[in-house]
Amino acid sequence: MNSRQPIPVVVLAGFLGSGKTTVLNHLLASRGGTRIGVVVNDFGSIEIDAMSVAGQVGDSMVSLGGGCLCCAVDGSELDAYLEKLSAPAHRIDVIVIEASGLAEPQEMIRMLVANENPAVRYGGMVEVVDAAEFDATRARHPETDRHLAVADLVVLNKTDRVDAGERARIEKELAALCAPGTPVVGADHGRIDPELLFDRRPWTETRGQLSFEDLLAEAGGHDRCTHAHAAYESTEFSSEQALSPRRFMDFLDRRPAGLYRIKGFVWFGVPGHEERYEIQAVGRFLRFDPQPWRRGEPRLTQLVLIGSGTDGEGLLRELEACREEAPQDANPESMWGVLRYVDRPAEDGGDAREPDTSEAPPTD
Ligand SMILES: Nc1nc2c(ncn2[C@@H]2O[C@H](COP(=O)(O)OP(=O)(O)OP(=O)(O)O)[C@@H](O)[C@H]2O)c(=O)[nH]1
Repeated sequence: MNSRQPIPVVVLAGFLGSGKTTVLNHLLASRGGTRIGVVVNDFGSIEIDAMSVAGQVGDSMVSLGGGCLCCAVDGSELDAYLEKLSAPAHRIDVIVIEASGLAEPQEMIRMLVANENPAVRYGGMVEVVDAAEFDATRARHPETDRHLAVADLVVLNKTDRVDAGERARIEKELAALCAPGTPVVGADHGRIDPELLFDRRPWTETRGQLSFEDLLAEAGGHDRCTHAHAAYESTEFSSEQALSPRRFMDFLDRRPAGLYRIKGFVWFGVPGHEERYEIQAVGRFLRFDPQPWRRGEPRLTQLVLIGSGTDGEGLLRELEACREEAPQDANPESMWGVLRYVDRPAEDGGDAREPDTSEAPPTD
């Protein structure tokens, strides 16, 4: 018989680009001796989030690529993954499910509460909130308020992007939207105290408002695929050919307002800039992060673009037009437009600042 305590399963939720993967990576980096099992629920079939979660290899991570977990017909796929992760041989202490940015966390919580596997138990829901996009997210996605109401802990992320007054205003609004007593922790780049998740402090125990009955009642009438992500389209682009940095920056400069989220990796192949450029766009925010390719990794561009009212085929045509046949002949200066959105190393060893976008981009 397994004498181990059931492993808590924590749901990490939050709107597109709020910082869930960043929080998860921070937890993995500062987990000490704790063993974390990870379930990543990518929205697109290109598993960008799975690729972005650092240091997880082998059996401690599974990815539910290509779909929204809350739309699974039943929880059997999730149950199978939880069973795999909770196998005693993995000695996992806590499982974190990173919900896709468009998932309905209530449905996931319902599946976890209903899970009959004695090796796991529901361990609470953490809602990550983007401080800089707080009003825009609530306006676009009114469900956010409902998610906040069932959160056990709120991470107010990207506090570096708002001033003290704005932060205080958001905290006041959060206090009104969340259940009384819900802790709201501010974070810069997802740096929360892992103790909030890893020990078995009372907040991880399901509070009264999260009884199974409540959740069932709430899920009743949940019409699959009519919730948030049905109103959004996800477009995927993949290219073995390099992209011209100038044409790609031009594409980004002109991106429509409804194209809310872009993530993935870009291969420019320009001399001196042969790295893999991770791209992150959230609203008008844009960032590139050059990283070495992994050993044997094919040089590819892989992008997931999520928006509402966007013309997927038109976006694909525009991206195809960014392809570059001879990147090795390109002038390294053509990368300047991209490099303006790369973080500079911080002087004090802390975080880099926002890219300086005040100067005009170099022209062709
Ligand atoms: N300035 C700033 N940027 C942040 C912070 N946290 C995350 N980011 C950036 O925000 C972007 C999105 O972060 P992710 O962690 O990928 O967000 P996510 O919620 O996992 O995104 P989806 O999976 O698309 O829903 C990335 O460029 C991060 O580097 C923060 O505290 N401050």
